[in-house]
Amino acid sequence: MALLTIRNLTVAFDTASGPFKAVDGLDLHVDRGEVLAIVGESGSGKSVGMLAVMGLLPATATVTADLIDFEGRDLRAISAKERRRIVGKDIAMIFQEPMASLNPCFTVGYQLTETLRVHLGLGRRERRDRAVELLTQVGIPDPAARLSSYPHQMSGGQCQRVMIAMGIACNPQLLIADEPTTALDVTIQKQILDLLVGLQQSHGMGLIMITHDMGVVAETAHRVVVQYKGRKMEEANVLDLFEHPKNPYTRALLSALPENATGDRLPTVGEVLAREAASAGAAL
Ligand SMILES: Nc1ncnc2c1ncn2[C@@H]1O[C@H](COP(=O)(O)OP(=O)(O)OP(=O)(O)O)[C@@H](O)[C@H]1O
Repeated sequence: MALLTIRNLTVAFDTASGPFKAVDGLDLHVDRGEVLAIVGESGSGKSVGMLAVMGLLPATATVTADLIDFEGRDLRAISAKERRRIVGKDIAMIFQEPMASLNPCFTVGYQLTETLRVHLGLGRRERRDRAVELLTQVGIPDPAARLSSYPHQMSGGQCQRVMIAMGIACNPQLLIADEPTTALDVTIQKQILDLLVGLQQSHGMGLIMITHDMGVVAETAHRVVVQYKGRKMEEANVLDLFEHPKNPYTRALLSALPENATGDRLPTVGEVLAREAASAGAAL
């Protein structure tokens, strides 16, 4: 059985100009030990879909679904209190901007040990030991000393490592990483991706990697869902997707990769889609 199964998920926001559907009838599943990439350009509803699963959307969002099943429990049917027990513990999420996701007013150690206190009820000594162990696992040098650092005293890459440590603190079954490397320097991006995939393998977690970057998909994913304007355009294992993309939008995303550039400028996804539509029209 899949770890997470979503059927017909729709998220609509109340806006001044009327309801806006950010996610429209999304189906997906992820298994234990699997890396699923959700790829699509900015605004395609990747984050909103996963925030709906986590129950973290504002009150202006209306979420409907036929099923949101996590390990045999339908998240739609459980109380807010039960959901809070699952979210942050069994399902954890890490975000794009580590500096903005960490609280600047508290030390790294406090933020890590709070997660352990709230979700696992560990005592003071155990929390500290576990926090040092977690910082070691994510490759922070001198972890015991780092517990008393504030986020602004660390680099962006180190803050993202701390966020990852917080994400895996309670040994989640499923980790959702929302553009985890977008805000980082290119040289650090690869290290963070390797760290995430290494932890996913050693913990046997399911990992959902949200990204707009086909390079990240190629580096990390087993299976891929391509999303556009809130809808799933295509779903395939990663090799099939790169070798035989079926949907024009997927082909457009792949054409925008640097290695597929034909001129001195990369085509935009919109330009590739327009070219495809024109040549389809010419063939009729
Ligand atoms: N609270 C909100 N109220 C109204 N619209 C929202 C809200 N949150 C997100 N949206 C809209 O929903 C759409 C999907 O946003 P989402 O953040 O899921 O996109 P995304 O594919 O993850 O892209 P990005 O990587 O840029 O975040 C966007 O058009 C966004 O403006």
